[in-house]
Amino acid sequence: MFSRLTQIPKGFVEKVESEIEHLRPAYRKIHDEDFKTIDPATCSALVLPDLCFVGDSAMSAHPQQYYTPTISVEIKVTQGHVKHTQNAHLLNRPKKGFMPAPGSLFKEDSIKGKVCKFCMHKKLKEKEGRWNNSSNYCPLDLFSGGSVRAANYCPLDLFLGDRRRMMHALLSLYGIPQNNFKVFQDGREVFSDTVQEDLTGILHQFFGDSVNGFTNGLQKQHELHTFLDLIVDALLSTPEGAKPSQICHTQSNQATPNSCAHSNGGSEGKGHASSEVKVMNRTKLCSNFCAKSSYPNIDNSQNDGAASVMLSAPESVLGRILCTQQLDDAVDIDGVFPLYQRVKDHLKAHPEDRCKFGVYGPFTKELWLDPCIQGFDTADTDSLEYAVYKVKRFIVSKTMQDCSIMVAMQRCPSCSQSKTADVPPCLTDGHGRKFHYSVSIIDLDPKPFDKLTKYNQLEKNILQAYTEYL
Ligand SMILES: O=P(O)(O)O[C@@H]1[C@@H](OP(=O)(O)O)[C@H](OP(=O)(O)O)[C@H](O)[C@H](OP(=O)(O)O)[C@H]1OP(=O)(O)O
Ligand SMILES: Nc1ncnc2c1ncn2[C@@H]1O[C@H](COP(=O)(O)OP(=O)(O)OP(=O)(O)O)[C@@H](O)[C@H]1O
Repeated sequence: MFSRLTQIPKGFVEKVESEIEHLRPAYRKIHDEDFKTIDPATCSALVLPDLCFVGDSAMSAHPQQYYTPTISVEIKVTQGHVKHTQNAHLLNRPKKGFMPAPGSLFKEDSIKGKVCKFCMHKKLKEKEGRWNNSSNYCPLDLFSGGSVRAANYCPLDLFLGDRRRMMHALLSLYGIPQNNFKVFQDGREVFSDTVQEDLTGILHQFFGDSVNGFTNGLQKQHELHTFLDLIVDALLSTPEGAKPSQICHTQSNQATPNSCAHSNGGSEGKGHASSEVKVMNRTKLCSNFCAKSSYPNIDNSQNDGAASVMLSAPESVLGRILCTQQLDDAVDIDGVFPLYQRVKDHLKAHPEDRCKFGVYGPFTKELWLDPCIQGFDTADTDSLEYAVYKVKRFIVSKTMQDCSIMVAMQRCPSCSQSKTADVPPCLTDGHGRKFHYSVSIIDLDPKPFDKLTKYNQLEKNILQAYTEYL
């Protein structure tokens, strides 16, 4: 799918702003500060494919395919891991530059090592009255992976195997979608926090036929589970021809072999003197256990992240998102914030270095992608370059913690079995029915460099709200 840059006429931005005014959520209108409005001086825009559909009608050789009934789902997955407590000790403490009040860091570390950011943040949002109902969703359930599916779907054995936890996450989102879950029918929003049409009825229409003799309520429940099961498949699928992830995770001051879990095009193993070493097993940086997950019977005895998508489907869209989220190298905002302040102070004194470091953009391969792929090849972790490197990786990680996944699917016409270049791939449900599908990641805009100040304050507020709740 392609996007293209186009010029926009004068007055276009104002027209768009007024036309979408009534669609904007109320809370956005209150907190519309900082980076939210479109600059009226904007003179160009990106034309994107509508990802609520499978394929791009403008580019497709089979445009009729674009118009067959399509259901799409948007999931804002958020942060899919918990940092291991021992990493927090190793990485955060030496960089803080001060000793915390006795006992307090231990408490913070211990909370952060057990409860995921999303579940902690819930408490702050409850305190601030952002949502009426508290969500049961825990992103770690969704990122828990698992690739075994039942050959013949049955509601009774639906919850067999590793996929159960992912299904639990999706069912939780269906129960209380908040801003994490939206469903579209032919591009129209039909189910979300604010729009609550009868999703099971819509799915019934979408599936069209009864394949199991169920009727009424049971049939609808069955279709909902079939649908969510297909979403799990899509999230765990690996894009055809996908190259292995090139991201390299690093960790400070640990005697780990200087090699990368994934090939990164030959840069590994150069043997540079470095206290920043690439991590052999990237899953060790984090855990996929959250003490606040509502999923029953999570086995914490094997708490090493081994059940996560990183192992079961590392090249899937979910695996790649998790991998990119871990670019923060297990350093939380409290580890990165002093580095940000150093860079900020330096740029204040030397504004001429803004271009060189590129923390405010441009978002070029050299300035942004390369630092994510490469390790830091110097022993000097006190250097400004190291601080810039760490801050950039953290910022990219934050973008991936806020992105959404769009999954679109439509029934394959029985004739379309051919595998040609512009025919989208297929998923097969437990009854052998085939569905064309696409999986895309949206909302990947870079987080502003100065947003680290907000992250630092937010982290404190989250911890305070969570500690008050305990
Ligand atoms: O700060 P958070 O964790 O509340 O995340 C913000 C999101 O809030 P959420 O927690 O999903 O309700 C927030 O989502 P909403 O506006 O609340 O729907 C935005 O996505 C925000 O990113 P940006 O400022 O638009 O680039 C998000 O900001 P980032 O933290 O991702 O920069
Ligand atoms: N290519 C696309 N196709 C279909 N829908 C899209 C596409 N891009 C964005 N959307 C829809 O528009 C919404 C807003 O887009 P996006 O998240 O990129 O904007 P944003 O201003 O960064 O919003 P937020 O602050 O929620 O992150 C998305 O949540 C999604 O529903």
